[in-house]
Amino acid sequence: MAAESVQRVSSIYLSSSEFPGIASAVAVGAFDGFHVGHQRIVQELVDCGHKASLATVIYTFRRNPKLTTRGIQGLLTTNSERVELAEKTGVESIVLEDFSARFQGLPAEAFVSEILISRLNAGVVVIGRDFHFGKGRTGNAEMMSRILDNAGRRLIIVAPVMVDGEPCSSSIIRTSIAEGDVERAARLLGRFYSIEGVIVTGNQMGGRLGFPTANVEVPDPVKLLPGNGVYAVRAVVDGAIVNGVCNIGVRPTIVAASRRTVEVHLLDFDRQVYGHLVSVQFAARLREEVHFASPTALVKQISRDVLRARVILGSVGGRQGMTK
Ligand SMILES: Cc1cc2nc3c(=O)[nH]c(=O)nc-3n(C[C@H](O)[C@H](O)[C@H](O)COP(=O)(O)O)c2cc1C
Ligand SMILES: Nc1ncnc2c1ncn2[C@@H]1O[C@H](COP(=O)(O)OP(=O)(O)O)[C@@H](O)[C@H]1O
Repeated sequence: MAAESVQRVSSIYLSSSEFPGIASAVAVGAFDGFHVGHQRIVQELVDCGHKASLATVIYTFRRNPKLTTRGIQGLLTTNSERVELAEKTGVESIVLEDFSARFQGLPAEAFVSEILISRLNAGVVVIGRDFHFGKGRTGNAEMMSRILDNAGRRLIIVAPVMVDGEPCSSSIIRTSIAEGDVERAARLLGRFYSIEGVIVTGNQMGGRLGFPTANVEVPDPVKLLPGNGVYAVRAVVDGAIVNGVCNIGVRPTIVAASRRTVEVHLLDFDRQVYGHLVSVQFAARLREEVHFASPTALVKQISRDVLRARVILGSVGGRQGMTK
């Protein structure tokens, strides 16, 4: 998205009932990941909102519906990440509706007439072709189009964006992340997958091994972590962008524990950063986490990981949109 279109979301509404009822153009969806397909929908929203002088609104849920109804293991984006990504598109408002039991019982027709037409005063609605909504997910694009038409409103249906020969979808990205395929995830997201957390103390072994690691505690329990393994990463710490290598796993060589940790060794860096916020962007998977026969063997392998990461991160350095 062009830098000149960047502006702040002026309003965040925690319920559609808070929306002031001005004439609007609304994009509806769960938008987990804010992937290239979502970005196309929101681009369409911004374009038609501007042309028709309508307030542009992203309508989504505070908690991804699939988390409640379909037992998925985690989400690609937290609420604040989705707001931050929405901000970059030039959209004016975002509604983060509570996906409450009452809301889940709302029939599809009522969702269109009560929420989109009455509360949001939508003159135009934008959705992806496969969007389903309402109680039991019985509502589809055709039904929404009919109801909006009857009320003198318009529906724009955006065709799926194809990546690697298949329609981009949040569930494919969630599977890729869980399997550690961060390169595929990046192609579908249009940016590196990232996590954010606070740097906490570990068991003080890293420094002694010659590779101090910033142990990252991710506060949101629903945020998906890439599968166990070693990754080339780009970190943002104290406003600086630093290359690094990251291990996610249980560190079988060092500790007999099953708790997963995320730790990053930052390249060419030697500052104390306990308690600081760090964002970690996953550029490439280097290998699986392994149980080494000795700490010396582990250290040798980490040295090789660092060399590979330098090559990989050197070559992605100029790729716009991949650095934040
Ligand atoms: C790039 C990298 C790769 C790693 N790979 C492994 C691994 O394959 N197996 C393993 O047991 N630990 C691995 N570790 C974790 C180290 O065991 C860990 O950094 C060390 O125990 C220090 O932990 P501390 O920060 O809690 O002191 C890796 C760490 C890094 C930074
Ligand atoms: N290159 C570096 N990469 C990561 N952390 C570093 C680096 N240099 C210094 N540090 C600091 O050292 C700490 C990690 O040291 P380490 O011995 O691994 O202890 P811990 O077990 O507490 O993580 C980090 O949290 C950070 O504050």
